This record gives sequence, C-alpha cells and structure tokens, in this order.
Amino acid sequence: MTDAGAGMSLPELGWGPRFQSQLDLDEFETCRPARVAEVHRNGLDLISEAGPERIETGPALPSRAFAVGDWLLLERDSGRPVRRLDRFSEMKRRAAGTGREVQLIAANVDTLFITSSCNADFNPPRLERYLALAEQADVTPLIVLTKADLADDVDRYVDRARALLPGLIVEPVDARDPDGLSALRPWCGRGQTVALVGSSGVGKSTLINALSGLDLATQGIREDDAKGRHTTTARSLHRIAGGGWIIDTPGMRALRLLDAEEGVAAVFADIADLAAACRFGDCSHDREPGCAVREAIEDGRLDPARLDRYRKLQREDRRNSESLAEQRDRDRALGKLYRSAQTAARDRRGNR
Ligand SMILES: Nc1nc2c(ncn2[C@@H]2O[C@H](COP(=O)(O)OP(=O)(O)OP(=O)(O)O)[C@@H](O)[C@H]2O)c(=O)[nH]1
Ligand SMILES: [Zn+2]
Repeated sequence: MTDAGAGMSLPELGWGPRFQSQLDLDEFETCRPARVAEVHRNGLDLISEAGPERIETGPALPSRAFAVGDWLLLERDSGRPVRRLDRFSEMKRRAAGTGREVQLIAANVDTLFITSSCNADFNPPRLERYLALAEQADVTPLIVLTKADLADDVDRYVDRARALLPGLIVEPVDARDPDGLSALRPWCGRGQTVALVGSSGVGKSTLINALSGLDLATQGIREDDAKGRHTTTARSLHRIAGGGWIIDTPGMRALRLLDAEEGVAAVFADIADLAAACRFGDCSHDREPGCAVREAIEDGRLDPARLDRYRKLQREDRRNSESLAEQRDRDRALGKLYRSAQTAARDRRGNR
C-alpha cells in the first residue's frame, strides 16, 4: 500500500478546476474522484478524500492504461471505476531492453526534478534528454545538483547546467540535509506534484526521504535486479512534508525518448533558430552552401558538440517513434544492403 495518508481534501491531492471541469452533471452526482498512487498488474492503489484504497482492474479499464498521478472517477455507491480523466501532463518512454512497448511513467506532474550529482555523473547529453522529456510532457523542468557538499567547484556545474536552456532553474543541494532544501520547497507546495529522474546513485531516494520525512529504504521497495544491483522498483506517489506529492520514477537509467520531436526541438531551439536562416530549407548543416548553423560554429557562437547531441537525440526519437512494422522494414532493407555488399566484395575478390 501507499504511504499516503487518509482524510485529505481534494485540493491537497492535486485536484483542481482542470479536472473538475471534465465532469458532467450526472458524474457530479454519482461519482467521486481518486488519484492513482501505485499501479499493479491487476489493480490500482488509490488515494481519495476517503483515504487509501485498492481497486481491481480488468479488461474494460486495464492497469496499463493508468500511470501514477492519474485521476480516476469511481461510482460513489459501488466504488466501481468509471473513467480516467484527461491528463494535463504525461511522461512516457519506450520500455527498456528490447521491448517496443510504450511505458507511461507518470501523469499530471507539475514539475520534474532532474537530478544529477556534482561529479562524474554530470552529463549534459543526459540532462538534455531529460529536458526534452519534460518539454514534451508539458512539465516544468528543474535541475537539482546533488552532492554539492562534496564538490569544490559547484558554481561551474551550476553554470554548465544553466547553459543548457534559457531560464532553466538549477539548484545545488546536499540531498541528505532536509533544512538545506528550502530552494525546492516552492515547487512542493500543497497539491503540487513533482516527479524525479536521474541515474542510479545520484541521491533520488535520499532527496525523497529528506523532502517527505520518510525512509524509503525501510519501505521494502528496493530489490535486487538481475545484475545484483540494488534498484528501486516501485513507482509511487509519496507525500511531501508541507503539502505536495513526489513520484519516484525508478529505472530511468535507460530512458529512451518517444514522440519527443517537439521536446527535442524546444531544448535545442537555438539551433532551430539558426537553421531558419540556412539557404536550403532541408539543410543538413553538413556541407551545404549558405548554412547558418555551420557559420555559427565557425564563429564560435555554437558549440559543435551541441549540434552533435541535437542530431543524436533527433535520431533516437525518430527511431523509437517508428512503428514496429517500419522498424522491421528498415532492418530488412539493411540486411539486404549488407548481403549485397558481401556479394559485391566476394565478386571483387573473385575477379582479382
Ligand atoms: N554527501 C552527499 N551524499 C549524498 C547526497 N545525495 C545522496 N548521497 C549519498 O549517495 C548515495 C546514493 O544515494 P541514493 O539516494 O540511494 O541514490 P538513488 O538516486 O536513489 O539511487 P537508485 O535508487 O539506485 O536510483 C547514498 O549513500 C547517499 O547518502 C548529497 O547531496 N551529498
Ligand atoms: Zn544549415
């Protein structure tokens, strides 16, 4: 069950006009809303004004249609689930491993805390990927730089992070110190929902513990994965001391972008602006004459590494967003190309 408490008002749970306005008159009278705190294979853990409860899911409303943070209408009398309400934000990704499945990460999130440590974990391409995810999901991103207490050049990390996106908020913290997290509190107020992403070991659990006053390590949500590493496996909604909610999103190490074309474009808006001035509309910024992007690189206005990262994310997004059939076609075409290259090489050897 979730650690969420009982007897909370709807606004405390994150309810507001954007959900209320989705109800018709009949639903007003016969239904009550509940928020999804945890998704299980055959059921959902919910929190509502009535406190925590567990419902069964079935073929009509399967578990996979829900994400942590979703709002659901239940029939007041029977407790039966009626429908899921539209989300104002939605984080999703392509499932890790070889799976092609789309995985919902979280819904109705206001702010994404993108965590990175002030050490070798600090990785601009990874941060840009998370930023693209936030942009795409309509969630406000904020960079939380953990282990600031261990670094002696914190400002350099802060500057590098700020340079990733105009206006980006970057907060260096010691995640172990609840009193030092005041800069994060405004994002964690009553009814606000925060999600957390970042590599293993950067301090996500520590941060959640410090913000919520919980001890996740004792909550039994850690288990060994196949490689014997400790990983946090459950995705759930935790109450933050002072009002808000925080969603832990484990397993985000293998984040793969999906349908994030706009998010990627938003994170690299400077390059898109430059590209608008290229002579050719379909300029690949490679060797074309009149290329404004290359010009900016030559002038030192644009970091060439940033262009590379932009291209890489674009490719990744396109590849992940392809349908299964498209991928099969492309793999087949590649196989054919490979075989014909092999044949040509064999022919050449034969002719010698
Ligand atoms: N000095 C210092 N140590 C920290 C800080 N944040 C986390 N740590 C330590 O770093 C280690 C890893 O922190 P976790 O909170 O378990 O990291 P995590 O991101 O939850 O890791 P996963 O569950 O594997 O994803 C722990 O020993 C923490 O005490 C910080 O800001 N300063
Ligand atoms: Zn160009």
